[in-house]
Amino acid sequence: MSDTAMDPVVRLTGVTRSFAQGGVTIDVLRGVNLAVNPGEIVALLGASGSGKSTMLQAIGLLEGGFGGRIEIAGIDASKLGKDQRAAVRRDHIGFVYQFHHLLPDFSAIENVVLPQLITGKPRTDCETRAVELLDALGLGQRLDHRPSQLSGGEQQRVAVARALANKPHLVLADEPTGNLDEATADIVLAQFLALVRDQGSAALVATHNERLAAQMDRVVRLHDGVLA
Ligand SMILES: Nc1ncnc2c1ncn2[C@@H]1O[C@H](COP(=O)(O)OP(=O)(O)OP(=O)(O)O)[C@@H](O)[C@H]1O
Repeated sequence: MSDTAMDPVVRLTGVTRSFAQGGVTIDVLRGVNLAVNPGEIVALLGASGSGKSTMLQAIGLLEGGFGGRIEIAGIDASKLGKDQRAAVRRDHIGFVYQFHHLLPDFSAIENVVLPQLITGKPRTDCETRAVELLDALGLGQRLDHRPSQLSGGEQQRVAVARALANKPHLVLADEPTGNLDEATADIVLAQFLALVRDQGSAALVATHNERLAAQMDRVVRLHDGVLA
């Protein structure tokens, strides 16, 4: 599967994506090249509509329709079927979105335990890991709260814990603090980056915010369908 232990976590080669809408075709990605190394945290900047979310969807193997080559941890995703793509996602990738997408009927701790259970880990280990993460994010007193009983910043912290729960090689974050006020966004981003660095994951973080981007290891910019 993987050639060497030092394969990039993500390698995109000439990735394209077009959308046909109302008789008009928009070429959103026109040949994107990118390599993200293990443990590297990369900010993805670009104007609204430039294709940042589309690029994260490509890397997250969530949808088809992409041209070019997408490799995750040395695995060529274009050769994989739906179930195998899901397995790569489960084994390698964690996601954080602008809106938390937590399961509303489950508590904070349950939301962080569930993605771990899917990997077959014993429940007590999953719970220990969830408590450790939620504690580190300052939510040790909120373990049994459901999302509706948490503030926006707290909900987003639970989403961060959920994304990191399985210690993924790669975290994909799409405007992870985009719906938070500036002060809360700064705190949540700092906690997110510290945890990602601590566990040695790589991350690709889409943002509009140059100031937040400057805190990451490298900045890439999406413009006219290619990265600069
Ligand atoms: N399913 C779709 N069908 C048609 N067009 C789409 C679809 N998804 C995205 N697009 C178009 O692709 C372009 C890029 O969208 P995308 O959401 O990737 O941009 P973005 O950089 O993430 O924007 P923002 O920063 O505003 O979230 C937009 O012009 C959008 O209208």
